[in-house]
Amino acid sequence: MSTIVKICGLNDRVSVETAVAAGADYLGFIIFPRSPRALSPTEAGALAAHKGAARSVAVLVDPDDALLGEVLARMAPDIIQLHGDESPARCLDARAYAGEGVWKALGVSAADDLERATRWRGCVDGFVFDAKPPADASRPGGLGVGWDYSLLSGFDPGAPWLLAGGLSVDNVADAIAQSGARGVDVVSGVEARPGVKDADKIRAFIAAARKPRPLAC
Ligand SMILES: O=C(O)c1ccccc1NCC(=O)[C@H](O)[C@H](O)COP(=O)(O)O
Repeated sequence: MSTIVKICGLNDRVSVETAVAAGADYLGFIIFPRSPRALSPTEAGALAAHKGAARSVAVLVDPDDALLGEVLARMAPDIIQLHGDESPARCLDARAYAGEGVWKALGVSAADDLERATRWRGCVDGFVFDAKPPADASRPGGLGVGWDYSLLSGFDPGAPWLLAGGLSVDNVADAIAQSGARGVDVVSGVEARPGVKDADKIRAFIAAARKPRPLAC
């Protein structure tokens, strides 16, 4: 089965069209002012209109109801990805604002962090397991930091999940092999510099994530 790929932090039309043409399954749009890829709900909606067969993901950090309502009105995302400190109950609330569901992003640096994920079981439609950001980070994601992906091997959080954090064309195949991920999510690894996507890197990343791997004995 083909690896599911989310290209995230898209903020210009050429990059959206490149990701769609290369076969990305999900396109992520960051609606968080402190990100170098930040968009307004209106800007995200204008880009998401070019999603083709892909699905749009609004990435939000502890949004209030007013912002969720604005995102629904201006963008109508297929998926809402919550990347802050949202509780399971808050994730359930957010489902009313997404066409297909809500994903919870969780930072992982040790096995305990994965056990925490069971709190969200039944309240979300998917997970994004990402690097745990340092306490003084200006944003909770899109930092290009890798982690011990093998912590995920054999782990079942009770919903589909994506692997994220420090992925690039150079390590995505190994990261999939170590973690058993069926899907991957990338921001920094497909950029020329923070906030500027690189079309060649987008294409190469998707190809590398989907390159056939030999069967394990
Ligand atoms: O990318 C950002 O700037 C960002 C800001 C605030 C919340 C989330 C953000 N990114 C979300 C993602 O899903 C990224 O794909 C994930 O953190 C991995 O990023 P990277 O290590 O740079 O590939």
